[in-house]
Amino acid sequence: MKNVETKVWDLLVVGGGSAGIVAAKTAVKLGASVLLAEQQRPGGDCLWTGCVPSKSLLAAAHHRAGIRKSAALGVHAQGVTVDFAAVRQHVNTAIRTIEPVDAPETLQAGGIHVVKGTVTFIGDGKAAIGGDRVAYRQAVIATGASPIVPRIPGLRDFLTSETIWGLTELPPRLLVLGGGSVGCELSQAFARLGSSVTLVEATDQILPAESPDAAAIIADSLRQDGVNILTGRALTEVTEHTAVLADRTRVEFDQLLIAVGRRARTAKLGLEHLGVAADEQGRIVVDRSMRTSNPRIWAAGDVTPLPQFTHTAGAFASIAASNAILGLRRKATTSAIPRVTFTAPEVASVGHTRAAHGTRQQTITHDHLDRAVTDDERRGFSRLHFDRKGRIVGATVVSPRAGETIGELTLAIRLGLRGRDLAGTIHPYPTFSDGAWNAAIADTRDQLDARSARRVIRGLARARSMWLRLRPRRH
Ligand SMILES: Cc1cc2nc3c(=O)[nH]c(=O)nc-3n(C[C@H](O)[C@H](O)[C@H](O)COP(=O)(O)OP(=O)(O)OC[C@H]3O[C@@H](n4cnc5c(N)ncnc54)[C@H](O)[C@@H]3O)c2cc1C
Ligand SMILES: NC(=O)c1ccc[n+]([C@@H]2O[C@H](COP(=O)([O-])OP(=O)(O)OC[C@H]3O[C@@H](n4cnc5c(N)ncnc54)[C@H](O)[C@@H]3O)[C@@H](O)[C@H]2O)c1
Repeated sequence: MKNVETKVWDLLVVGGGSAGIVAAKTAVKLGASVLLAEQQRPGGDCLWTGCVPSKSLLAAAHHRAGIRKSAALGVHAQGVTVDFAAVRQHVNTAIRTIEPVDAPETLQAGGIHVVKGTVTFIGDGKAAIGGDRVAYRQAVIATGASPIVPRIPGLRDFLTSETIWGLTELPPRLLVLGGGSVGCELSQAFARLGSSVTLVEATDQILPAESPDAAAIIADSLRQDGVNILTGRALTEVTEHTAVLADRTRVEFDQLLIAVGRRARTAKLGLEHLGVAADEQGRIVVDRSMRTSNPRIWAAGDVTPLPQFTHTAGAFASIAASNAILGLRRKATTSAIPRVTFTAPEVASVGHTRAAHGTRQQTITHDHLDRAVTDDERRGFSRLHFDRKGRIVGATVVSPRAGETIGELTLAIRLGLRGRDLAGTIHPYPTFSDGAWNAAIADTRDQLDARSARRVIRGLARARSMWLRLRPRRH
């Protein structure tokens, strides 16, 4: 650690997850000396316990469900079994395949100085990493977030998204608390692999951030997989293998997964030595340039109040690092942040997705979308929201691989494209992205119809008034 202690680093990056790695890479490319400190292993939640393992598990689960469903398409498979050890092997292989990109040696080879240790700020420009002291000119805080564990009497043995990957056997009965992205994705994955799953959600719908009709399709799909969904319920007590809900429903389980959101990791960072403000939930407050209340300290990723995704962590970390090193005030765009829940079907949204004054929407249900028909995947829809000027301001797509469609709609929103721009762009046939294209075409036609109707009405009114003026009066 000696060379770490003797120099003043241009940028100290705290945390080696999606945000920290991108911040460090960006700053090094701009010629800065960068020290990246990670307390565990670079890669963060996304690689080790989040996106990569969950999507790998879902891939296995979707294959199993596909085989079950294939009989409806005339393909019969017999003797289908799930080898959970082999499923875990697949999950680990995916992690190990991606891991080298984030490995310390790779980052070091890219010019980033990587150290293992927990950072605590001890003063402005000074931090402790384990027993060592480092000096820095600026810092990016990218320490992420950890699962929230609610206070429930008797709650002792439970899993979170951080520990569930250690399961060596498929739990016969899995109780999942929380129906957000983690709860829905993992409920479906385990149900499809063979667990009997109960999902308890406190609000009246699963995926409360999504529109009710989108959430209802996902709820139906989960139910078809055998998930018992209990909404609007609170968990009041847990005994060894029984959960008691507020309405006295009792749910027996072998494993309990807590998935009720995530809390920023700021508790022992020493923010008080920096004058960095955090909100009431402990998240570091940043302005749109990702600067904290201390002008030499920046933050990005799950530790901030911005949406908790890998793509936002990386994009905003890049803004933080380039602003820090170049003295710029590049601003993050938050109006077009896509999100995808990778259930089957997927639900993908971006921008303003609630009906609002001055906006209109156009929905194409997939029951007659040709690709949905050929694939027998007709439960879904594509919805676009438009502002008064016809610009696309929001979208929701529910379909297989909806996450692939949402990219172009995100671009449309970011560039301020109108429905007619999308309508005039030829899309390949037959695809699920035809749904959004057809929604744009339908809206363009409606607008034309409305405009032609207005023109006809105005013409009729003008003709009538002219006729009245010219016509001799009869007395
Ligand atoms: C089950 C699950 C599935 C998910 N799926 C998706 C998905 O499909 N798509 C998507 O976009 N997002 C997904 N997410 C969210 C995504 O994983 C996070 O938004 C993303 O990892 C946040 O990156 P980050 O760099 O902010 O934080 P992290 O990845 O949490 O990285 C923070 C790092 O900082 C380190 N650290 C913390 N404190 C200190 C300290 N004091 N000193 C040194 N190091 C420290 C931690 O060890 C950690 O490695 C998922 C999350 C979960 C839980
Ligand atoms: N596909 C993805 O991009 C993906 C997947 C997983 C996670 N993530 C990210 O990780 C973050 C955390 O995910 P999450 O699902 O843990 O959180 P979340 O905030 O998305 O959902 C938590 C859910 O738990 C419910 N809840 C809260 N307290 C409860 C209680 N006591 N009992 C029952 N239900 C309760 C909430 O109403 C909510 O529906 C998300 O914000 C998301 O950004 C993203």
